[in-house]
Amino acid sequence: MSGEWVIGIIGGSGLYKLDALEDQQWIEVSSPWGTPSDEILCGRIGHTKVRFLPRHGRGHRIVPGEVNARANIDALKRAGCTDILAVSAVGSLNDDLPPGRAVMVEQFIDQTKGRPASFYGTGFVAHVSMADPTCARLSQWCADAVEMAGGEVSDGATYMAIEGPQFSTRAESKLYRQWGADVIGMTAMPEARLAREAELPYALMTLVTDYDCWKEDEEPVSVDQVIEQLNANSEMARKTIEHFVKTLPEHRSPSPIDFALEDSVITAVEMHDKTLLAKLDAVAGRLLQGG
Ligand SMILES: CSC[C@H]1O[C@H](OP(=O)(O)O)[C@H](O)[C@@H]1O
Ligand SMILES: Nc1ncnc2[nH]cnc12
Repeated sequence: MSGEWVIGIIGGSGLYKLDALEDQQWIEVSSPWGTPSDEILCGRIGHTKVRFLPRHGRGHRIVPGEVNARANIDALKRAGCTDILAVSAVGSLNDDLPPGRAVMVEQFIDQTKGRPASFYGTGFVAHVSMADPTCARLSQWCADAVEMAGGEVSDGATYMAIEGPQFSTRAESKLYRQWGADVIGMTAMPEARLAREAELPYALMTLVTDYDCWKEDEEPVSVDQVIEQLNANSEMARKTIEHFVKTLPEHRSPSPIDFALEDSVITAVEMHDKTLLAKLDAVAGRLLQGG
């Protein structure tokens, strides 16, 4: 069984629109999980439908801890997305990952605090596997696209998610290196968890903008430094997205992540909470409609 791709792109710092989208239109998508970061820019690249959402909203209004990741993922699912490619600015915790490098994330360490991190709860308890939180095939195709765009790419990285909005202390930065993290940011969690709960394959392309503050011979990270590096990389990031979409296989073959909820729900059917079920109509739609 194969189908059509509908690619959701979540734009991070510095990526608030996507000029490459043809027939583009900002469309409001409402969600029972609250207000998404912005309207969704709907259009296509070649024959493929693309749905773009700026994570912090146009004009970068929203602080990392207040990004409504549940509403964002739910809205992208309602907009028909089959897969998500997220883009993020990150600090490097690894000498081998200099500013300017694109880094594909494979694993996460999550130190965010108090952000709603699940669609499920009392009355519909689900435990999805997060052992392999990113989609290997999307990550590989995106890495190939970075090279087509003339960029340098590394893969297999571990992303350290911090609460922010402050950058880390030097002691924290050094500790995260000892934990084996390669890059650091404030936004990809719980976004990646929620994408998995919504049965949406998720890949994360990060762009290194700084060395955080662990490196003795570098100035500690600042917003100016992040913006300057993002400006230097923005053309490569935009071209990467275009190549990524244009070089997807013509037909989408199913991914195991499309069925992430299978065998994950533990609540007895007669105990299901009707109010919660109504809010899950998009993210758990396949399961609830017996698909
Ligand atoms: C502007 S520096 C800190 C800011 O940049 C990253 O955002 P995103 O992941 O959306 O590109 C980082 O996580 C912080 O939110
Ligand atoms: N050093 C850093 N820490 C957290 N988020 C970031 N985004 C870009 N650089 C960062």
